Amino acid sequence: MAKLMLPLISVEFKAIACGTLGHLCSIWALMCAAGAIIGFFTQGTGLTGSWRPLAVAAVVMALLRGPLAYGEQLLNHQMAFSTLRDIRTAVFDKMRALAPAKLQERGRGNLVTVITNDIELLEIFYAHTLSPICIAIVTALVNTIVLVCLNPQMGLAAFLCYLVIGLVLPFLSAKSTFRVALAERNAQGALHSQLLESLDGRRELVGLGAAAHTRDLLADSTQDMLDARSDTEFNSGWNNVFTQTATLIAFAVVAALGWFVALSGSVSFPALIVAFVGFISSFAPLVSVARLGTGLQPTLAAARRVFSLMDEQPAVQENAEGLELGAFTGISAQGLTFSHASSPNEAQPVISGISFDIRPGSVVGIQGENGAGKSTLIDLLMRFRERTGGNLTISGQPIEAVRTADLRRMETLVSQDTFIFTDTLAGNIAIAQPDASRDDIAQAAQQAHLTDVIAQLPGGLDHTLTANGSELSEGQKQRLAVARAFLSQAPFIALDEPTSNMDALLEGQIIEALLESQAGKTYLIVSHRPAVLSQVQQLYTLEDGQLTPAN
Ligand SMILES: Nc1ncnc2c1ncn2[C@@H]1O[C@H](COP(=O)(O)OP(=O)(O)OP(=O)(O)O)[C@@H](O)[C@H]1O
Repeated sequence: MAKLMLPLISVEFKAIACGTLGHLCSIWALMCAAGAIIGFFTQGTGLTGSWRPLAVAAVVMALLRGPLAYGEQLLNHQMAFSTLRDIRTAVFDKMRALAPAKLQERGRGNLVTVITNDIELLEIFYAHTLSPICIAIVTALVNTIVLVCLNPQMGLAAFLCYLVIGLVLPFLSAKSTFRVALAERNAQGALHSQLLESLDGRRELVGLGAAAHTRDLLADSTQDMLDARSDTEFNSGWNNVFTQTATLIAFAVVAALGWFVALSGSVSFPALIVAFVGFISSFAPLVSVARLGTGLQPTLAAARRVFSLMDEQPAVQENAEGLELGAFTGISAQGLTFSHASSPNEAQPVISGISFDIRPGSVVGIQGENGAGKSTLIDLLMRFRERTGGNLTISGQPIEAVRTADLRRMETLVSQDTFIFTDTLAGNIAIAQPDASRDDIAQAAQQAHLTDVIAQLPGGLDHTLTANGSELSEGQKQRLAVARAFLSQAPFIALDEPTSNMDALLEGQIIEALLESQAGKTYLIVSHRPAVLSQVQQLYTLEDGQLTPAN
């Protein structure tokens, strides 16, 4: 965490300087004021000959305290917000690299918690941790020196008080608070995941009569989260009690010691009062540090979750500097093997040493039972997953050696589940071709038989779709996905069950239109539907990890 502050270390130094001077000004202002009051009432018999210079110094330092505190806050927040901006960008980049394979494992609600609440909590570390600690150390040291000059025993006693309240207490409370804070962050992530899942699956839950049970489960998760939060608050409350009590005991010990020292005659009473005022007022920065013992723990727990996402290894390493791809000259696999690392049955790969060639301009079909590995094979060809064995080349180059951006330009996927973004119908079609002309978009929509959908939506192509296209039927969503494929300029298009939600007539028309507009493109179509598979030039069956020609 601290490493991320390095680029702004000069800003942090300025914040620490402002904060330290500000607190010293406030302590010294009070000491000068105490000296001035004593001087005024004793008329020169005491600490000082004249009270006026002390009063002036007290006013000047009190006035300086304001701008210095403002400067400290300004600089600390400048550093915190710049660092949080960089962390957010880094987290989004990481999520892009982890998508889609690794992100599925983490749960959407958990990720939402990481990129919203967890990152937000890091602000406490960057804005309210390092500088209060430095300020507390410097002010404590300066005060110790002042007290040692006055009387070594009092200086030593004050130093021990500073150590106990600023170091020992936060250290003792930190471990248990971190544990409960992490439990709270995890409970919150789990609750968000459950909430999003129950919203996404509301139709199934209501349809299956499981809504009441899900509500109970959500209530349990909410209770778990509230219990975890109350543990954190309980810890934080007790920490405050200990800190306040220890502070009062420290005041009493140093006051009693000072009294005995003054009685012994080695220190005058006015000097003792001024020193004691300085000692009491020096506790403000120290108490902030003592509170960090509990206050910082939720931040550290959030940081653990943010950085565990940052440390996650993507299923595939993006290749930014790899080989450039020229024309598409086909895809070739020899002994291609894949097994899921998380699968209990690693010895039985999903794809087991298969070999095939996809020639440019061909239409290849793959059939196979549920769970045979068809979508997994497409993931390997798209490089969403890394194969565990064999060779896979695109245009004669090993797929992992190719620049990822080039690969994405060359390959388009129409996946089994169509995601509809909050955008117009036209914008949703043009997702893979943002600079497509209006005519091209309208033509792609017509080829995908979306004419009736355009007529039905109030704004036609300009109608804004929301909530993952909730106003479209599953078949209409699939037609939109096929329109994206029509518009795509990529020479290789993989279609994973593109017509599974369409009626037979529409399915036939769409496959016909796809093949008619092929124009040299290469199609890999995964399907269970005989009407679709009868149209392909080369048909393979995927079974028990093996790919065999079926025609
Ligand atoms: N993340 C994962 N971890 C472990 N196993 C997985 C994972 N994802 C998929 N599998 C397993 O891999 C196998 C192949 O899944 P895949 O989705 O490729 O099948 P499919 O042929 O496309 O099925 P369908 O026709 O139902 O779409 C299945 O047995 C599935 O349970």
